[in-house]
Amino acid sequence: MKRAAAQAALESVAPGMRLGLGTGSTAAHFVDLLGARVRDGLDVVGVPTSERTRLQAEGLGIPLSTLDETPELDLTVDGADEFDASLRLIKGGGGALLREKIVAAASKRMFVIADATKEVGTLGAFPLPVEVDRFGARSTRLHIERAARGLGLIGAISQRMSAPDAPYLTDGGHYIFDCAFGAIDAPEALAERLSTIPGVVDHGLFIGLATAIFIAGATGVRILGDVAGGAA
Ligand SMILES: O=C(CO)[C@H](O)[C@H](O)COP(=O)(O)O
Repeated sequence: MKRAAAQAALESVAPGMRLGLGTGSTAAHFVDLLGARVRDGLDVVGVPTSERTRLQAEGLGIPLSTLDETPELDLTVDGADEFDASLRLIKGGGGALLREKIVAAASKRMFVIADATKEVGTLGAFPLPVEVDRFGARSTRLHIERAARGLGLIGAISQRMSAPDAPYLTDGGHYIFDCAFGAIDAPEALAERLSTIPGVVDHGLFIGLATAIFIAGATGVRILGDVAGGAA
């Protein structure tokens, strides 16, 4: 199903496009399919959202760039951990949320590709990843707790680990706290509060970024949002 969603999104890719390349198992299908099109002569340039994706795309011979060289992109295609009917997302399960958000924000359009299990009525069943600077991380965590409590959100905040004694580090060298707040009734308010905390580098709430979501289910691929929206 992930591949079906990726295939459907690929149909909007045209020669000459500057593409943001997402991270995760669903995005990896898109990169893989794009690689095959590039092998057949499609001329595009990709900006990867993680070192993992960069290595994959490089291996497939997809021409790559950076946001410093190519600061404006036509389309980003990425996965998500959760999405709702308003095209709001939780991302960061794969640890790439900061670069994913920067790349999505640099793009005219953002397509999310997902299987139907990622669709929720209310965001928050998936613990919200929050990327924090290593300096003062315990203190930052207290601020996150307080900010969430102010919105009635109480839940376990756990530091993501790579191994029992090794904290997970993002490509940018930051920690991730996974915040199991449960249902987030006011994602905009939470996003705003988290963004004002010194030490929070970014959070996994993507609001107002996705323009279309390709949802693969047993009966085919359904599209939420507007595939052409923002293309001009
Ligand atoms: O946000 C992400 C990485 O930071 C991924 O897009 C998200 O975790 C979905 O991954 P998958 O397609 O493997 O389910």
